[in-house]
Amino acid sequence: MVKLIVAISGKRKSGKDFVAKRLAEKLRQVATVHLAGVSHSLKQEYAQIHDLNYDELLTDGPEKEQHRRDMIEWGEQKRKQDAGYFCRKAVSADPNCDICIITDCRRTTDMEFFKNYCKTLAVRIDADLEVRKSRGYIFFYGIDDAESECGLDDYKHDFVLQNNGDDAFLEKQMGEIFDICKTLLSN
Ligand SMILES: Nc1ncnc2c1ncn2[C@@H]1O[C@H](COP(=O)(O)OP(=O)(O)O)[C@@H](O)[C@H]1O
Ligand SMILES: C[C@@](O)(CCOP(=O)(O)OP(=O)(O)O)CC(=O)O
Repeated sequence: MVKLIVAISGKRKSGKDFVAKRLAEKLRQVATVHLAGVSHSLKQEYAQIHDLNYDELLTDGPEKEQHRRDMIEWGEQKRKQDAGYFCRKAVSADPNCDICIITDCRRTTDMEFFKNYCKTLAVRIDADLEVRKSRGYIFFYGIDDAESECGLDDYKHDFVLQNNGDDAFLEKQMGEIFDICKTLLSN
């Protein structure tokens, strides 16, 4: 049974995947860690239905952006029937790990699901607009002003991490999260 979930949210190109991978490496010193995404099973099912390459949808390549709008819409339909559908699949992928890091929470229902499932640390990744732009971010109407990107803007996360490219500061903040996780695991 998963003992702790680290539920990460953040805007496009804030560095959610980058931070999640680094955090996983760090936490693997003290626990078994599984990296999962709410969008993984969504992309998998969507790819199957539309005969697309799932691995390609997982990358930062053009295919994800070409299909984003439609994937969001398809996902919304699924969530209307069952708000926890994709979250459940994400935590079930490796049910025996100590820590499950979820790389892409977007909606309050995602956070509610994880907080109800087990001990959860909600982490927000923040990066300045200019920094996100330098990483390839471009604003799209209907995506960047919609729930998929804004649903957790006002959510009270347990930890807010600044990811503007200062590596020493990033490591310091990772160290703080690492300590919090260790404490949560031992309680
Ligand atoms: N602290 C950082 N230092 C260097 N590169 C970073 C950092 N954070 C993010 N990046 C890079 O920025 C890009 C977007 O990061 P990513 O984690 O994919 O963002 P998101 O998952 O939030 O859309 C990737 O190419 C990633 O390697
Ligand atoms: C349809 C999505 O699940 C696609 C998410 O894909 P990623 O999590 O890879 O996206 P970014 O990190 O923002 O680039 C969004 C949703 O609203 O469910």
